[in-house]
Amino acid sequence: MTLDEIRVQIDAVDTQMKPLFLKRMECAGCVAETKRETGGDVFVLERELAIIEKRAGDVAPEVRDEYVMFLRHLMSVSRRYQYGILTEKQDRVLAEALEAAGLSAEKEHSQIEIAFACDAEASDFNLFVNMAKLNQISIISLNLETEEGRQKIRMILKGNLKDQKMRQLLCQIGKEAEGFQIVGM
Ligand SMILES: C=C(O[C@@H]1C=C(C(=O)O)C=C[C@H]1O)C(=O)O
Repeated sequence: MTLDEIRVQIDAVDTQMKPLFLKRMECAGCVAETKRETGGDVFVLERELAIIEKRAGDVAPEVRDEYVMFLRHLMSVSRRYQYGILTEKQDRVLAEALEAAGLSAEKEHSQIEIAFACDAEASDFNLFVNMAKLNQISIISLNLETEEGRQKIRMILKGNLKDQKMRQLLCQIGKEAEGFQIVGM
């Protein structure tokens, strides 16, 4: 097969996947509305691990890692979408972090310094870096120290707390990492 012919196949696959992806996001939106009613967490690790185990088990070893990564990213994007819908969760996470830091969202700022911790083995830190990129937020500086199996991270992000993408990113980190703090602005 020529490169062009293979690309025709890839285009056909993308055409088939698009409505399925949109349907999955629509379902995630319904899940978010249900969680709004019940107050449930957006991130349900056991459910995600069960999905990965169920789906990836029979995938050929040559592409299994790629498929697991695909699922993990798909689910983190689905969570991001849910945080975007649940604006009251964003407000709560950010208001609490600002209050703990003695800061006000009204303060003039163009960057935000945050701190949080992740389990080193699960390395969810990688997902947050990826999420910053997907939210079009630049990481200006980054410090990571690993101590007793935990990654302690400090980073300065370019942007403003009133920006929707920044709020979604910080809400996701705030809800999914440990000890999220806004250190300064
Ligand atoms: C969709 C849900 O929310 C999150 C996203 C998931 C997904 O995209 O499959 C699975 C579990 C949750 O972490 C859910 O709780 O079912």
